[in-house]
Amino acid sequence: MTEEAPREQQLYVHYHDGGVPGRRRVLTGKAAKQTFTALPRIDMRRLFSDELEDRQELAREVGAACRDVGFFYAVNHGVPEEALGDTFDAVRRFFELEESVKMECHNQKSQKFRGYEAFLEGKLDPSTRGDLKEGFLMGEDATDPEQNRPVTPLTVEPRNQWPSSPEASFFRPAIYAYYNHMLSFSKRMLRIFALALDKPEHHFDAISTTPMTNIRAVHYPPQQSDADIGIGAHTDFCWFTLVCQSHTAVPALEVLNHNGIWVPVYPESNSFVVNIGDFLKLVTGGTWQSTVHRVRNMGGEERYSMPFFFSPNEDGRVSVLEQFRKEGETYEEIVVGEYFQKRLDVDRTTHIEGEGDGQTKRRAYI
Ligand SMILES: O=C(O)CCC(=O)C(=O)O
Ligand SMILES: [Fe+2]
Repeated sequence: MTEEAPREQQLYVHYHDGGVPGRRRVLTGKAAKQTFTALPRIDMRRLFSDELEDRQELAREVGAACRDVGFFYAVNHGVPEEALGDTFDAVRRFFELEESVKMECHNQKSQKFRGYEAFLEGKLDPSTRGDLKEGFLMGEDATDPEQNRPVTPLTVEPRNQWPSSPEASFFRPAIYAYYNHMLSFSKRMLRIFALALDKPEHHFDAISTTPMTNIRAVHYPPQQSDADIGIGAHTDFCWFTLVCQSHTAVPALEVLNHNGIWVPVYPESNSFVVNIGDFLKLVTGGTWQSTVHRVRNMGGEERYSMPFFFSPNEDGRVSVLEQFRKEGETYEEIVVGEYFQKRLDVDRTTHIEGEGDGQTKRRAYI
């Protein structure tokens, strides 16, 4: 009996879900449930087919993956391999710039948390010294002419922060080239999700006309210690995320299955990792998984990734779809932008509100 407490603690995996701490019991032996031990791999060629039947067949595979895993590999996605390679090159070059150049656009100067995040500033897992990563976040911004978005009272203020040094001038066009590819892929993908939910293909289009979108370019240096974490365990707050990851021999991205076991996501060149975010979980009443994931970069190589987060319109309202409602229950509508800002605020406050001295952090992480 006296041993119970410490043992119990070891038997749970802790994470951030919907911005609040959660935990999952580790189940082994007879207690273990039937759950995934690898990610499904889905051929996306049918996304571009003119035949509805092909798209429906794809939707059935996608729907099963969303229900059982919440993650899958998308192969043959149609985005040219060189375009992805060029973006990785630009991202690598950006992170190699002097700290002072990157700090010009430090995210603590931004209401929407856009721009550069230095090493150890993120801290999703409070038991660590902070995320062993540096990142750059951009997103929807009607004042960036590249986006061609309508300026409304809600969107009149600039949101993105770009580095201003001439040495970094290659970065913005490279990120926008990638952004455009990912945005058009995502709009098609959303229709497949609608089909997978037995809705007409265009069901979600009306609340995704001016979607909230983010790219987070991330650099994870190799970890020296198992006590560190690249990004702490969390779920994503979006419709869905597309992750392009650089090739490392040892997988770094890990996905939590129902038994509380971390399943490695092996890098596969020219594929996206697709994962369900909170809004698709919400509209399906939790039938689809917004699966917990984290990054540990233990293989001794530098790692880069470029998640693209695709969300509904900021003023869109989402609620549980009719077919997932239970009789007698009441269901609220949530305003997408409000939920999003709440999650962002949690991220902001879990970031070390330091003096913004990236130099010290960089020295400190080694
Ligand atoms: O780097 C990755 O593979 C995933 C990053 C991630 O989970 C995130 O930025 O939300
Ligand atoms: Fe994530």
